[in-house]
Amino acid sequence: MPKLLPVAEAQSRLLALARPLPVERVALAEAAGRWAATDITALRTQPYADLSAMDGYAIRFGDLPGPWRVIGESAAGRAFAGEAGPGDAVRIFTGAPLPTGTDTVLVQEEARREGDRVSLDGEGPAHLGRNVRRRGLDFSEGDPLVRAGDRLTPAALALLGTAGHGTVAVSRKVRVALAATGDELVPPGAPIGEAQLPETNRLMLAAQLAGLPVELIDLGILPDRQDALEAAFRAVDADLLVTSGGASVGDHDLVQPALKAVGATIDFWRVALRPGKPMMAGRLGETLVLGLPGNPVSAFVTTLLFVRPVVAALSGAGDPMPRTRPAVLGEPLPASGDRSDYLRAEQRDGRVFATTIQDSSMLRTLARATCLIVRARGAPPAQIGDSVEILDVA
Ligand SMILES: Nc1nc2c(c(=O)[nH]1)N[C@H]1C(S)=C(S)[C@@H](COP(=O)(O)OP(=O)(O)OC[C@H]3O[C@@H](n4cnc5c(N)ncnc54)[C@H](O)[C@@H]3O)O[C@H]1N2
Ligand code: MOO
Repeated sequence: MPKLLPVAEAQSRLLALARPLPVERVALAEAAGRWAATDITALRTQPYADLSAMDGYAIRFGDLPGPWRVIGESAAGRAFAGEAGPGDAVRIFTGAPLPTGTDTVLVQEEARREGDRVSLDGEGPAHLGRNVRRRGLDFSEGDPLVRAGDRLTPAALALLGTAGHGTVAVSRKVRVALAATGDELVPPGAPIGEAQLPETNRLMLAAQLAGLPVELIDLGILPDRQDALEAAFRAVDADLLVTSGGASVGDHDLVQPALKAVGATIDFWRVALRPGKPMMAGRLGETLVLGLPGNPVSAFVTTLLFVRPVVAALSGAGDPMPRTRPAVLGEPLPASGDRSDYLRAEQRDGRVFATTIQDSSMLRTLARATCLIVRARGAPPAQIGDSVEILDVA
């Protein structure tokens, strides 16, 4: 059997196949979870002027301890038009511009108002400029805010909107065709014979892709017949084709033969990974193809390690790979073998515990897992308290 490809090498070979898709301009509200296609700078300065951070009275710091004469009001969207002189105060609200001649805000909890007179009732502002947000505190026009390849998080979208943008350039959504293969499979909830199995990889994968910029194309459940697979593959119109099942070496594992028959090139097959070894990557014309193993846990893990990163790369992500983070082991682990292990695990009381049985068909333990413990090929046994790398499954 050919040597198994190390996971990191398989991932970088796959990402090398994935060029970002053409760019489109969309409204900010359509851009959540996508990646910026260009560097973006601020079109305006924020705040546009010195603004009050509190409700109270705009004063001159030098006039402390007061009292003051209230000469008007400044509210957000309705600035005070006049100018404040010595001894003058302007009633002011959060977000309102500081009137000319004032430099500090006395919060209303420390002020006593009687008619047009206001006096200090507390300690008062500790320094000049207290409770004032200076013009440009957040950013100034022309400041770089987002770089090409950055994720458009909820906060990044709010930042761009505040910076004067209504739209953003992003790669168009990735059209992902999903196919399950297997004569034994029936849709979940459908009447089922004893030798049949509910088909759940497509719905699990679709849920794992939620939050990514994808348009799913459902190719349904394909039978273990090469002619049927070929017909389905020939008709695919997608950026990415993801199949599950039929990836191994059995007589009914026909995905690769069918792909080859319709002209696909196979870039790699079989990765030093448990679960997920029979994972395959290739290209069918303009369509990237990922053949995932049918075992549900193998399909889940290869989706985390390959499908999601490739969707991110096609979407223009600067950093498409999932990040591991350290955790403290709550029980010993044996040495790992010739494949990297991705062990279903739970975090409890600040420690991480691997599930006892790691069979790649078992969904109950997968559903309980909060993370996967990543164990490199050939890793020595690990002890309680050792630091291990984990990958969040959500
Ligand atoms: N002689 C060998 N046999 C196997 C090897 C090997 O190297 N030599 N590798 C094993 C490994 S590792 C894996 S993983 C599996 C995966 O193989 P396939 O991709 O061909 O998977 P299938 O045989 O199609 O299915 C495996 C299992 O999963 C069930 N299944 C399939 N699709 C779905 C679905 N969409 N939803 C729910 N369940 C699904 C299927 O009924 C099987 O029980 O091969 C090993 N064998
Ligand atoms: O690699 Mo398979 O996915 O071990 O069961």
